[in-house]
Amino acid sequence: MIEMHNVFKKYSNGVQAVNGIDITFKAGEFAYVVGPSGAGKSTFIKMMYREEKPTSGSIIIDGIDLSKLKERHVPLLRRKIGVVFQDFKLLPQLTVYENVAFALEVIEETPKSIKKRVMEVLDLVKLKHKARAFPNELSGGEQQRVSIARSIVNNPKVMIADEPTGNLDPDTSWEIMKLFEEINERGTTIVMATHNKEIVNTMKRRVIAIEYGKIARDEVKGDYGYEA
Ligand SMILES: Nc1ncnc2c1ncn2[C@@H]1O[C@H](COP(=O)(O)OP(=O)(O)OP(=O)(O)O)[C@@H](O)[C@H]1O
Repeated sequence: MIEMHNVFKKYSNGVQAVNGIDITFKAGEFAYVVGPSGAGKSTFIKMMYREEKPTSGSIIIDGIDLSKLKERHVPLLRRKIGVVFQDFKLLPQLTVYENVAFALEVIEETPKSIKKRVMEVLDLVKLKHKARAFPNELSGGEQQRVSIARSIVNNPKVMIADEPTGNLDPDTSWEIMKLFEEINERGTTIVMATHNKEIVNTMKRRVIAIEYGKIARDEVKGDYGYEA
C-alpha cells in the first residue's frame, strides 16, 4: 500500500531530516512511528501525503508514484489518504457537519447521499448530536473525533496521523485509539507518529523507530523503547 525506496529529504535550510529510508506498509497494517524529537518522524509522514517532497528516492502509495504525480492530480492522492493532526485543523467558521461535508469529494453525488455519508461518519465517531455545533463549542476529544470523521469521509485506503493524541488527556487519548482500531478493522492502513509510550506499549503493533532520519528499529509487535 505504501512503498518508500531510498528516500532522502533535505530542507532548504540545509537540515537533512530524512536520511535514506526504505520501507513498505502492507494494506491493512497499523504501524506506530516513534523516535526522539526532531528525528524526522513528521517529515517522513508528510512525504506520504505530499505535504513535503523528497529530495531523492521514490514513494508509491496504492500504485501512485508520487514523484510522477502532477500538481493537478494531488487531489486524487488526497482522496486515498485521510490525515489527522495533533491540533485538529478544523475550520472554526463551519459547523461540525460542514467541516466533514466540506472534505467530501462530491462527484455526481446527490444532496441526499452527501448527507447520508456525513451522518454515517459522524455516527461512527459518536457525534451525530453535535452536527450543528461549532468547533469552539467542543472539547478537545470531540474536536479530534470530528477531524477523524473528516479524514475518513472519502473512504480512504490509508490514514496518516501525526501525534493525534498530543493535545488530549489519557482517557480521551484511549477513546481516540479505540476509534483508530475500529477504522483499521474496517481495512484502512494506519500510520501514526506518536510520543505516547503507554499507547504504543499496550497496543503491540508494528513499531518503526526513526533516529537521525533513518530507521533505527522496525518491530512487528514492538515497544515504544524510549523514556516517556
Ligand atoms: N519546514 C522545515 N524547514 C526546515 N527544517 C525543518 C522543517 N521541518 C522540520 N525541519 C527540521 O527537520 C528535522 C526533523 O523534523 P521533524 O519535524 O520531521 O521531526 P519529528 O521527529 O517529527 O519531531 P517531533 O517529535 O518534535 O515532532 C528537525 O531538525 C527540524 O528542525
